[in-house]
Amino acid sequence: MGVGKSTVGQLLAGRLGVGYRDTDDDIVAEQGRAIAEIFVDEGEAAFRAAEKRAVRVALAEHPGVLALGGGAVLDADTRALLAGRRVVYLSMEVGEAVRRTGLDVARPLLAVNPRKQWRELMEARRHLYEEVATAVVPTDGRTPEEVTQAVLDALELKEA
Ligand SMILES: Nc1ncnc2c1ncn2[C@@H]1O[C@H](COP(=O)(O)OP(=O)(O)OP(=O)(O)O)[C@@H](O)[C@H]1O
Ligand SMILES: O=C(O)C1=C[C@@H](O)[C@@H](O)[C@H](O)C1
Ligand SMILES: [Mg+2]
Repeated sequence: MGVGKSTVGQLLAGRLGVGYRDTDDDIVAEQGRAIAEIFVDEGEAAFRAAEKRAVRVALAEHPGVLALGGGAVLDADTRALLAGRRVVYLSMEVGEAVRRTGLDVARPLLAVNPRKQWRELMEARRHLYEEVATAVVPTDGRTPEEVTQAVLDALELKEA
């Protein structure tokens, strides 16, 4: 959350001459509500079901750069769908995470005690991010442009 998927994803898509899409945005557009509202109104399980569908659809129809929500990898079927694709795990340390996300209420899972919540989420998820990733790119101390270049290098992709 807040690692720079949208920022770097759009820069990367620009460098590659392809489109950028984000499954969080797809869910918001489909439901006509903010993610935090979906969590409050229907609970996390309902959000995860919508997210699972959104990822499946986007992977099937979008050929460019796709950003997944931070918790999408919790679903085993979603992880299976990522197999054989180029998947980048953008990583960061907790201090950077708190700086980047601040007290942004748009991230319901970090709404209370963000530093502790972030550590706990990462302890539960880091192995899943590493499992699906074909490249791990640290983002601490790097500008979005530097991260984008590191992704291109890690994936050995040529610009358009
Ligand atoms: N490499 C970077 N260095 C410093 N700040 C960054 C970097 N990348 C992104 N940011 C900033 O961090 C914040 C979060 O970035 P962004 O929205 O791209 O992350 P995200 O992973 O898409 O977040 P979300 O999980 O909410 O979708 C923004 O304010 C952005 O400008
Ligand atoms: O890490 C998570 O569980 C989340 C990350 C965001 O991208 C959103 O999908 C939502 O806020 C949940
Ligand atoms: Mg984003």
